[in-house]
Amino acid sequence: MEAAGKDPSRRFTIGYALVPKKQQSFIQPSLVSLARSRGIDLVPIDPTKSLLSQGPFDCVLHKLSGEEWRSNLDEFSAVHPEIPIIDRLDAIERLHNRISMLQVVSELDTSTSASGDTFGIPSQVVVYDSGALADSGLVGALRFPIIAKPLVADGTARSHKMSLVFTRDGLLKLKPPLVLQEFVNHGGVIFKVYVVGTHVTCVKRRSLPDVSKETLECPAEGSVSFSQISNMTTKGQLGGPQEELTRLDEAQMPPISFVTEIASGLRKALGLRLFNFDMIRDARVGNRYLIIDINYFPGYAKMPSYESVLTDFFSTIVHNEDGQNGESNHKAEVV
Ligand SMILES: O=P(O)(O)O[C@@H]1[C@@H](OP(=O)(O)O)[C@H](OP(=O)(O)O)[C@H](O)[C@H](OP(=O)(O)O)[C@H]1OP(=O)(O)O
Ligand SMILES: Nc1ncnc2c1ncn2[C@@H]1O[C@H](COP(=O)(O)OP(=O)(O)O)[C@@H](O)[C@H]1O
Ligand SMILES: [Mg+2]
Ligand SMILES: [Mg+2]
Repeated sequence: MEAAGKDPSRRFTIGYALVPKKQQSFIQPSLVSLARSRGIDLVPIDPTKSLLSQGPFDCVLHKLSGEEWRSNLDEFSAVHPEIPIIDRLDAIERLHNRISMLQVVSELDTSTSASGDTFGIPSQVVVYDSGALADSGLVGALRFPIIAKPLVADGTARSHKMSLVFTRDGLLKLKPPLVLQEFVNHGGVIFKVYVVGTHVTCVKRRSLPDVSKETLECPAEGSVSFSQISNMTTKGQLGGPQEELTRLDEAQMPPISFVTEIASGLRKALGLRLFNFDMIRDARVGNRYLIIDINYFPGYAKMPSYESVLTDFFSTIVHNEDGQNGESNHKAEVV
């Protein structure tokens, strides 16, 4: 890249490599035109062709994986080490496994925050084969209800298919490899924290309703399956009296300083600039929060003011202003 931001007439090109569905949801005309008005052109990359034969780019933005794509990125970086790639494939791939994804939380300073809030992850075990599901030693360390998640989180529909399990028998029909995680009652509200470089936005979304003592003692079924609950607008089979009681607008947000501290710690520990994480508040311990999911390059178009947040971020990148000590540029918002 050239000398940072000295020539106001200088235009920049950001190439994006996204699957068609993601391209459609993220590359909205409103984003393209705002970026363009700030001197940044967003142009599609053909991932099947060499990056070196396309461009020139001032930055490469992507949400793709696989060995061919890795070689393409490596070849490009070898020739153009000065061009930022958002983000490093190795760092992204850490989020494709639900164990390594949450291991990063233990690398953070989890001491109590100034607000008195604490955070961590739910108790969990990884299961690689069906035999282990009947092993009371392994599973016995967890309390029911249990949420079973595919170990792989690669963005496929299958990787979002979860089961809420109430009984030991309910475990037996599950298909490993998976992560068994304690389901923690949290009042049916999840906090989604979107990170874009140093920008942090926290929003509330509907989540699974709490499981009552009565349901747990006498469940209608050993387990129930669901998928992408926070994107559901209508009630599914998991909706019950508890869900009726969940008033999203009344749910109290976590303190923004607390959320920002976690976001900043995760950004540095993961080496990622575009991600979100899902956080719940433990209904038993009011100021205890649990991180349950981290997603690379999530659905930013659903984030308030996504066009300006992303354009500001692109601008800092192409003007080389996102230095590792970019904390001075820190912005946060709770909506
Ligand atoms: O499609 P959207 O807008 O619902 O975004 C999905 C995210 O929803 P969110 O922004 O957290 O509400 C979604 O987040 P969740 O896993 O649902 O928490 C994922 O990030 C998903 O990507 P992938 O399927 O895991 O690769 C995201 O899907 P892609 O947009 O990457 O296909
Ligand atoms: N340990 C848990 N306790 C309570 N609810 C959970 C837990 N883990 C996940 N959930 C609920 O299940 C949903 C899906 O789980 P998540 O790990 O976020 O998977 P996905 O990657 O498909 O979004 C969450 O948004 C939340 O509503
Ligand atoms: Mg999630
Ligand atoms: Mg996820």
